[in-house]
Amino acid sequence: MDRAPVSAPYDALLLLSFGGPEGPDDVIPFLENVTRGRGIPRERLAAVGAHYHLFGGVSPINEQNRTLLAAIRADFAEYGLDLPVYWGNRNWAPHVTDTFREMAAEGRRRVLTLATSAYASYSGCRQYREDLAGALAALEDEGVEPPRVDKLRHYFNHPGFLDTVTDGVVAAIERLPSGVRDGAHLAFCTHSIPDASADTSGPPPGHGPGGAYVAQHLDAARTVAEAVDLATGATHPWRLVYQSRSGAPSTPWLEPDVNDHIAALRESGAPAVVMVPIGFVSDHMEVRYDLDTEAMDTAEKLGLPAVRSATVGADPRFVAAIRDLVLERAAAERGETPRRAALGRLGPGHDLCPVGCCPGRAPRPAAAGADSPYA
Ligand SMILES: CC1=C(CCC(=O)O)c2cc3nc(cc4[nH]c(cc5[nH]c(cc1n2)c(C)c5CCC(=O)O)c(CCC(=O)O)c4C)C(CCC(=O)O)=C3C
Ligand SMILES: [Fe+2]
Repeated sequence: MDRAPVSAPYDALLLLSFGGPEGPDDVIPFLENVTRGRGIPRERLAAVGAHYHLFGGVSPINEQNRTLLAAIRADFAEYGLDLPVYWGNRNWAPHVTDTFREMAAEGRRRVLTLATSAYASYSGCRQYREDLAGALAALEDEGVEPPRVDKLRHYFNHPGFLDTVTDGVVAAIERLPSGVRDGAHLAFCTHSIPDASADTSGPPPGHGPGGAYVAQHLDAARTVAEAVDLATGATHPWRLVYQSRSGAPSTPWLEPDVNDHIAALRESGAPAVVMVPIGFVSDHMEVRYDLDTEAMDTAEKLGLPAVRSATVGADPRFVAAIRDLVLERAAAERGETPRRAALGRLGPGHDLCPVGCCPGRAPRPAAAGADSPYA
């Protein structure tokens, strides 16, 4: 019999996510948590609140994370991986600090973190590391010895992520009317962020226009587009586009916006568009509203046939990728030299964010990186 896989030195996996409201009364307090001290205009908050109310005040993200948790636990059990899996959020219950209290009470000393963002950026990487530091500080204040915490490398280029996205795109193309499939454009969609955050995303040597955030998305998009062309035997032009911009209009954010891109495609005579939410791991609000509702409406009004491809969600290949990443990191921490799976041109990313990785506007303590004040 095969030996059981080893997750030592880790004794817990933490799924760390954004959080979302679970009912109408949660919407405003949730938005206040998200935007505390970030200068988001009130009109934008009211508009985003209305998106949640269209869905009964419930974000789909928590249910999706519960589904992912169940799938990870089932996968670990099937493969004999004895590693408990916890869940904590930045902006809504279960709050990550409460989860750390629970982990400490249950004797967990070495925690590995899986954040529900696959890419480098302040919002998707360092801010999660700041959330971890906040939880560790809270435990220390309470006289509880905090566990040691690490974070998995960015997984945007793991084959279990990209192959799953590719299959979703091929399936989406097949949902288009047969006459417009071959020349259908692929619009790879991700969250817009301020130009200034993009330029400083990732480790300092790569800082410059777009930074690691744009470079990683372009690498992922190119890899998927090439695989889709191979699978369909057709050539699908593609472009990386952005959505869900907030902030003041005077601050530059990454462009083009997906709606403007759809209009430009219609103008240029493109036969159809497939929106590929490559920047997101599940069908949360930014996908269900900003793409499925708003961008779909734009395409319909302009008469451009459009479909949206699936996010990885709890697809078994994505869950297997998570197991692979956990075992890879555990082996690396034990001093071994694991195989590090990666597609595309950039190769596997760093295990430990270096000093100056994805800086925020104001320096705050961040755990699980070279500049962590914690062990
Ligand atoms: C890069 C990135 C990701 C992907 C990485 C990751 O997954 O972390 C992401 C995910 C998400 N963003 C989400 C929701 C929101 N994001 C906001 C605001 C912002 N996001 C930003 C960036 C990102 N956001 C930024 C630069 C802002 C401006 C304010 C700030 O600097 O923080 C606001 C405030 C209102 C508004 O301005 O839109 C809301 C409500 C949800 C939950 C959806 C649900 O409920 O299902 C998820 C998964
Ligand atoms: Fe980072």
